[in-house]
Amino acid sequence: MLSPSYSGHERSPSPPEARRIVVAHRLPLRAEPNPDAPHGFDFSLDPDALPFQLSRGLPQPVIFVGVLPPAAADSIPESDEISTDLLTRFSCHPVFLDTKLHADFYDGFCMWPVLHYSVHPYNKDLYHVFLTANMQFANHILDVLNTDQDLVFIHDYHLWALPTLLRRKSPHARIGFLLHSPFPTPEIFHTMPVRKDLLGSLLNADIVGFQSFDCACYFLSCCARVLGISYRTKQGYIGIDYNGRRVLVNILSVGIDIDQLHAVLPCTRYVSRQDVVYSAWARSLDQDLLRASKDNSSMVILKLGLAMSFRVAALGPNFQKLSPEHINLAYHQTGNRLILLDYDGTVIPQKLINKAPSQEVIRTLNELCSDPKNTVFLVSGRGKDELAQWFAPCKNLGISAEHGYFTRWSKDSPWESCKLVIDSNWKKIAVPIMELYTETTVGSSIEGKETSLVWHYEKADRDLGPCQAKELQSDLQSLLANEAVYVNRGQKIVEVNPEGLDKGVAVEHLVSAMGDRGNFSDFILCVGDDRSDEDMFEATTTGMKNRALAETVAIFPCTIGYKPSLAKYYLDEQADVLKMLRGLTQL
Ligand SMILES: O=P(O)(O)OC[C@H]1O[C@H](O[C@H]2O[C@H](CO)[C@@H](O)[C@H](O)[C@H]2O)[C@H](O)[C@@H](O)[C@@H]1O
Repeated sequence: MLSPSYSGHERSPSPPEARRIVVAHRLPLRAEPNPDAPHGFDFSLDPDALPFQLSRGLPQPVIFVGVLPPAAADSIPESDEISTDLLTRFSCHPVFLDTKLHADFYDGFCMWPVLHYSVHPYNKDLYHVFLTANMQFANHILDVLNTDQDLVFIHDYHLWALPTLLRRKSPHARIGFLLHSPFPTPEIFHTMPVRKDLLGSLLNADIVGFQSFDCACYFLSCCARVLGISYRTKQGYIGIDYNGRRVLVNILSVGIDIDQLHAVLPCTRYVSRQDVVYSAWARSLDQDLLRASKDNSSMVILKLGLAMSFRVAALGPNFQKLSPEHINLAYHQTGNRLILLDYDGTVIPQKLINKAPSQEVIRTLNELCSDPKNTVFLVSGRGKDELAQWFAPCKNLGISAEHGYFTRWSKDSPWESCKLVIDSNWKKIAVPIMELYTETTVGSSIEGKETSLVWHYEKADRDLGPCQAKELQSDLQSLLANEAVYVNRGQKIVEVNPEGLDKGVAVEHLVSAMGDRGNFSDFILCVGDDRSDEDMFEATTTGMKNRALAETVAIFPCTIGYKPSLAKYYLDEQADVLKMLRGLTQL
């Protein structure tokens, strides 16, 4: 059970102007020795420095954080005077590192080799030096970080640990991390003993940018293999749902500054124009970070883990236990109700050996369906035939099977299939790899549904099953990267589903079909327990494109357990679901 330790409501009434804080190893400054100058150097802005170039499209004010140019860094001691001077004149906030610490940090625990496929033995002491230096950067950023409104852009692998170190102190900070080096294959990344902490740090950012699609894919594979987390693509964005926060993964190739190239080359006839220039790059990154951090920063934050394993879980600001009084009142005040129920883990316990519904479940659902004011649907990932057989005694129950691909409004109505054109060619890639894992994992099996493929490991060895599942998930994600499918981890399953088919789309379809019949719901209860149900919660709260609902509608998206979720409500355990449903039908 998680316990809240930070509230997301503590916001100033009129937030000050958001600033952009650009953090890189070195400040974009030039330093010319001059014994007569106040600190022994004449400083000027270095327009060629990458952090400066990459901030050119950002809205002002921009503040740079980093160490001084080499000669100045070695001879100017830390003082308020120099910090204030550089901040005032150049918007640069210097980080002062002890010379030895600086050298050990920069050349010691250097991620450059591993990022370029050269594996070096891990040195624990140098890792601590790396963390100490990153911590000093974090402290300097916190000196200038005004509010949760400020956007922090962290450049490159020297500062890899910064997202975790910053988030520990400032849980709502808006953080973008940009890797300008390649990200290696999972096999190479796996050689780093601190791989979990390093991945976790990137996931503590709101947006992680890579130079190429390949690098992003390797990162996503590592997330699956090391942490067991999947990604989804939606509206052109790749998102990872991590402990209730959404982390965007971007491909942000830095282009060539064509104007600068024209200026230095006599003839640029043969140079084709790169896709992005720096200013456009920065503008697009800024927009993406604003978008990515918008939802995350309004969440109630729960702090989890210590030191570099620190991470935050996020709960919606209004996440609350669903009280019987609250839902009963809304239920009895409304006359056109839509009740959407997931099956496994919601209507029946996850751990049952026999997954068929009990008599009590059938009775409760029949009781709900007997009220003409109710439209009751099971929304499940299971196949239609199994559900139809189990729920044969429920004449008026609607069933949405295979994540909404098949819909049946009652026992006597025909199955309708959704209009999505499904290309199943990806199965030719996915089946052999699933078969390989089935051969090497005793007790595992493959389930082929009309639209999707599922690898089950419920009956496999308790420890081996989850490890194999992570590996399989990662392999499937890599191999199917160019197919219109997504890979999900569910309860003891790894499932591949076609893009555009999820329980959120299923719910939208039901609501709009009811609207077409002039049936506008004024009450929606939607209960589920796992990842696939989050799409339903999202659709009922924010995502409904076709809001064919009554003008005033009481919406109750409800998950099971106190955990990060897009649902607004939770019930403590599965057994509470039937109790709550029975309570609704009792006057
Ligand atoms: O959407 P749901 O109603 O939660 O259904 C999700 C999956 O249910 C089934 O898998 C579950 O039951 C299996 C035994 O029947 C068990 O081995 C597995 O661990 C459970 O997750 C179904 O087989 C899947 O296709 C559904 O996606």
